[in-house]
Amino acid sequence: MTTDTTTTTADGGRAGWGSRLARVTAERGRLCVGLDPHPQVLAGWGLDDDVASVERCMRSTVAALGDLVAVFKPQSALYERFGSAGVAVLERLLADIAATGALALMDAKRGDIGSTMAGYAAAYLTDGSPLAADALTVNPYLGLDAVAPALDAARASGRGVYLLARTSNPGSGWLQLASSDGRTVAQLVCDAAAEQNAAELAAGGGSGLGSVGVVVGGTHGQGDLDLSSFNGSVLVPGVGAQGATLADLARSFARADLLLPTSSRGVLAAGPDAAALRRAVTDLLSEAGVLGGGPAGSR
Ligand SMILES: O=C(O)c1cc(=O)[nH]c(=O)n1[C@@H]1O[C@H](COP(=O)(O)O)[C@@H](O)[C@H]1O
Repeated sequence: MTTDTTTTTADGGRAGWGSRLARVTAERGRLCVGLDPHPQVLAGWGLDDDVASVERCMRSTVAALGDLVAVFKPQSALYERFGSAGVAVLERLLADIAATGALALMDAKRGDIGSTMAGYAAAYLTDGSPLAADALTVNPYLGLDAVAPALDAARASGRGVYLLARTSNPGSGWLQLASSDGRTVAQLVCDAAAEQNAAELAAGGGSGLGSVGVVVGGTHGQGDLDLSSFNGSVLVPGVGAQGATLADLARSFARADLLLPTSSRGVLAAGPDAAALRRAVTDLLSEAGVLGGGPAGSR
């Protein structure tokens, strides 16, 4: 029997995030669906803004889409607003996602000094934690020493981290396009992620993508970012409700093969009808054919 190196390592451990992501996106297409239970989303489903409705809306979305979607991205804040009851929903949702074979990218945008970051890594990137996901969004603006515990925990357990580089909000350039040494802050983040990935891939003798991704908003596109030698996944929010289209991304990014586009409200607005949710996703997956890779074009 051969070992499937895309999901497990030779010693039976979990393969790295890059391999795991490559496998599921090759099977299902390169799309992430955000699980953001905003009050407006719940209202559109005819639901009240309470924790029982959050559970119903989000778990039925995963039930409807679990065999189609490569990655689900729950947005933590929208569960945390209901306190421990909301966090309990998030825990059950993570279990649902795992059961579908999709990957869970927790969008919590954590960032703190290293000793505290170790706590976040224990919460989100460690086997056995009730909130463990397959990857986590991380704010790198406290410095690389602060991010290190998350990177170490991710690499040790076949998980990923996504560093915020160029966020999709209109004002992100204030900090992220500031220059240092002739490179923008966003570029520094991408270059630091690339260095981490190069070291990881060299140590593992592997090719493909490393465990450290970056976030680049589709509302801005690639702009002046140089991703020509980037070796990680690029999460691209902003598709749908914030106005970006997959065709925009294909035009704007030279390395469309790295992109993991994500849409939350744009997909959820199709609910609660399961068939309509599936149509919204299959439409996006067909559009994702312009990015290449995966079975997207054939859907
Ligand atoms: O890290 C993210 O996911 C993220 C980064 C960013 O730059 N912009 C951004 O919109 N996001 C998240 O992506 C999701 C976008 O939601 P929609 O605009 O409804 O598709 C939200 O959960 C945001 O928090």
